[in-house]
Amino acid sequence: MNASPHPPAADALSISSVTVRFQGLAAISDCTLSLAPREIVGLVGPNGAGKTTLVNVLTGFQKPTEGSLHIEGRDALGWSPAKVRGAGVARTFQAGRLFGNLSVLENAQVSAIASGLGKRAARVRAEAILEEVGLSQAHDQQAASLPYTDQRRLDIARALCSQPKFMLLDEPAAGMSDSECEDLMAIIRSLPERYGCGVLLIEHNMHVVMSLSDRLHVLDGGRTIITGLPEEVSRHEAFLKAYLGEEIAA
Ligand SMILES: Nc1ncnc2c1ncn2[C@@H]1O[C@H](COP(=O)(O)OP(=O)(O)OP(=O)(O)O)[C@@H](O)[C@H]1O
Repeated sequence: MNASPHPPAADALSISSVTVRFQGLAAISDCTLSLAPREIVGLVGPNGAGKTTLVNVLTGFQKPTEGSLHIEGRDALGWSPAKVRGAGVARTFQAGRLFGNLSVLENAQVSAIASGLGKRAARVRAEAILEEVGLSQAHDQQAASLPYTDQRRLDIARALCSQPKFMLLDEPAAGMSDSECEDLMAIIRSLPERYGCGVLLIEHNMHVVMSLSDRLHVLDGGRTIITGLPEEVSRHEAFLKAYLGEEIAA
């Protein structure tokens, strides 16, 4: 196992020298990444680059073949997804995992209760967050009947209801129109200041990720090829090469 040259930051979510192999093939190779509170890090790369696998490692869904995972300085390698969630790491999913038969309010409330709030406090929190993401008019609507983009908002609201320290958003803008993207970007931009959490943003829409991210982490073929400020990374030859042939939203 590779040793980390630096001790893990006491306030960050971090992985160090992580490799994940599936049947001998490396989906992630020797990857090191850290997410501090109140920062937005964009995780980008072409299809199959290993972004979801990396998020699975950060959330306890995938145990790495090699490397380490730390949450606020605590060794979290081998923790269950539930334990990682309990430590303040929330995620949204590409496909969304709502309780389709429950109402919008119930979906948000369940998440707040699961994070340890009592029923009444959970309702107060759920109502406040639904208002902030623009879903207060839809409280009583069945989650499954919401338009797709509202389901994505509800997914974010649910993650927020668990009072996370770190939010991992998996392609939140997928399938959204330009104006829906702008609304979503305002929500994501507010997360560090409003909720004090760090955000890892996986996103194919380059306008969204370039506009929102403090830093970018670029993966290709499971390896980190560049990290840095968005304006630096976007000029980097390796970044342009990784995206050659990819559809990049202007
Ligand atoms: N459970 C698994 N078993 C075997 N191979 C897997 C598994 N999960 C992912 N892979 C492989 O690992 C590589 C990285 O996949 P991953 O889904 O992490 O990429 P990604 O960057 O999230 O892609 P996309 O942008 O298309 O979602 C791919 O080659 C994929 O086929």
